[in-house]
Amino acid sequence: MLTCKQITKRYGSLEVLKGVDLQISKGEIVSLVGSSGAGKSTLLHILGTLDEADGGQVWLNNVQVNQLKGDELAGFRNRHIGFVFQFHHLLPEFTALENVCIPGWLGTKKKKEVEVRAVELLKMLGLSDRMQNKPAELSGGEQQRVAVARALINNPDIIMADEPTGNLDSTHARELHQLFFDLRKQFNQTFLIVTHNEELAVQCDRTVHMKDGRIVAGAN
Ligand SMILES: Nc1ncnc2c1ncn2[C@@H]1O[C@H](COP(=O)(O)OP(=O)(O)OP(=O)(O)O)[C@@H](O)[C@H]1O
Repeated sequence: MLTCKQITKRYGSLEVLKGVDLQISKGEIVSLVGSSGAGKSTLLHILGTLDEADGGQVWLNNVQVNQLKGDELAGFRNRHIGFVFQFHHLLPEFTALENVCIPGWLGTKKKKEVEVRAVELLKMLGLSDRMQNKPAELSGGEQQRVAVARALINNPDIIMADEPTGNLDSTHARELHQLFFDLRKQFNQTFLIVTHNEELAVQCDRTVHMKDGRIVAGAN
């Protein structure tokens, strides 16, 4: 479903990715691990089309995403890829419900249709009572669940998460991990998760290990 071939990336004289090949199948939950500076976030950003590689190819289903540009790329990303970051990046002036709706409103779907799905998702994630609250009024775990609902609003092919539980205590981290597995069970949702959390990494279907800009285990 997601395939990348020979991805390279450098920052000045620093070669951050040295020819990365990776394949992920529909419904898989894959963790990406490795020491600090190994290139995990850089790879995730390139696979998520948030950053451009210097060389190589990224395919999502049958689309070569590294060839898309401008509005076409932004639209593709919004429809097909969901993101969850360590610091959720929710918009502080909007309610939880509005934050979840925004990526849906940017697409072509009707406003009401997006709201109905957002309410459904927030209910499913146990946030029925928190929909009208703004992010600052929510706990860290609740904020992260809103970010997951937002990532799901357009029914993406894959959710890419960068240290999603890095800012949570162990109880909330476990809850969020469980949520990922529940979403896979219910929707066959695919995940690629950069994490330093070993407990999460071992629960995943596969762990991809990076070292010095290369994948050293678990590429397919
Ligand atoms: N925009 C940038 N400009 C220059 N160097 C960068 C940039 N982004 C990342 N790097 C460097 O590239 C290397 C890989 O960074 P990356 O964030 O991908 O590592 P990581 O494996 O995700 O590490 P961590 O676990 O600490 O988040 C690091 O040495 C980092 O300093």
